[in-house]
Amino acid sequence: MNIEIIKCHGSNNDFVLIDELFQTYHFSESDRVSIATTLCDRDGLIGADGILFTMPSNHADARMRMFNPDGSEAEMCGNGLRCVGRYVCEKLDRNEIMVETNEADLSVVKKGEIYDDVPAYEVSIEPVRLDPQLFMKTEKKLHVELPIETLSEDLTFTAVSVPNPHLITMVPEIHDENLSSIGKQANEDKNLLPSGVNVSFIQPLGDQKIFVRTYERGVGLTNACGTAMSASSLTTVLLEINQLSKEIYVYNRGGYVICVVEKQGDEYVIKLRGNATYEYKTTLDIDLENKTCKEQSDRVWFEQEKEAYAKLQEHAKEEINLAAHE
Ligand SMILES: N[C@@H](CCC[C@H](N)C(=O)O)C(=O)O
Repeated sequence: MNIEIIKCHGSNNDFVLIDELFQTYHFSESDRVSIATTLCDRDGLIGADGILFTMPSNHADARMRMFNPDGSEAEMCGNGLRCVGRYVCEKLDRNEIMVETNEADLSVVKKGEIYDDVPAYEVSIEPVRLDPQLFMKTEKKLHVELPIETLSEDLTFTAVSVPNPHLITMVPEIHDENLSSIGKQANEDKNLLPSGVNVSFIQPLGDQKIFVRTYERGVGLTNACGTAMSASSLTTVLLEINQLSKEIYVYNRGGYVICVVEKQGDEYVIKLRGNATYEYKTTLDIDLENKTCKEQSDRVWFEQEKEAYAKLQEHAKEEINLAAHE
């Protein structure tokens, strides 16, 4: 089966975008799972944190389905939605579209640049829910900065659904081994978290600035996770570390994004703004039965985008260092 792909990223959370909207592929559900496990494999030809299937919708401009490297499907993907949003905006020659996701139709708006020559896309993160029972076995109606003894003796966690499940923890300093071990344990404990969970550590960096590192369900440690950075921003607002309706700069291993947490009546809505950068495009011949693939054409690289993004990353590193020494 020959498939055209675009390798893209949001904050270096990298994806394979496959167009089922303007192309005529006929994938079965098991094909999508095999495509995800084959193409995301870091020891294989491509390697990625997930697959973005860009599909037709019967009421929105497009539909996004996101599959993790282990073949599981996520309810949402914030960094991925910016990439799908960019792709569809460019195809339709529009600056604003609606994308159907598994639980909501979400807006994507092209909004200036997040850094020199790096166009920004802003996506809505909804529905936002603070009911921990949506994904955790608990009697509690709210789980904000409370312990989960089976995961850690000393840390406290906040449970947020956006609408994929997140556990968020504030720490003075991030240690990957600790995050990884809690992330693994949380995803193995099906009695507590039947559908798994994304686990994030937040390190505060000062006024309206945080650093977030995430152990993603179905992946492991990634450079960044858009829904996790949105849930983390909300957590800092709930804990009165950052302010509502004001930009929060969220730094990560792959760059940074800007989040704004708004309250509309009793509901929270989060806006997530960041890059949607293309790395290259190519055509693959995929053998789904044997889970192998071959490249059918030369890669077409988006060199200028790569160079502009490298400068954003340098800038992010300087900002993190500055904040650490303030
Ligand atoms: N990296 C994504 C989230 C991808 C899904 C996640 N691993 C899950 O299973 O919930 C993002 O940018 O939000």
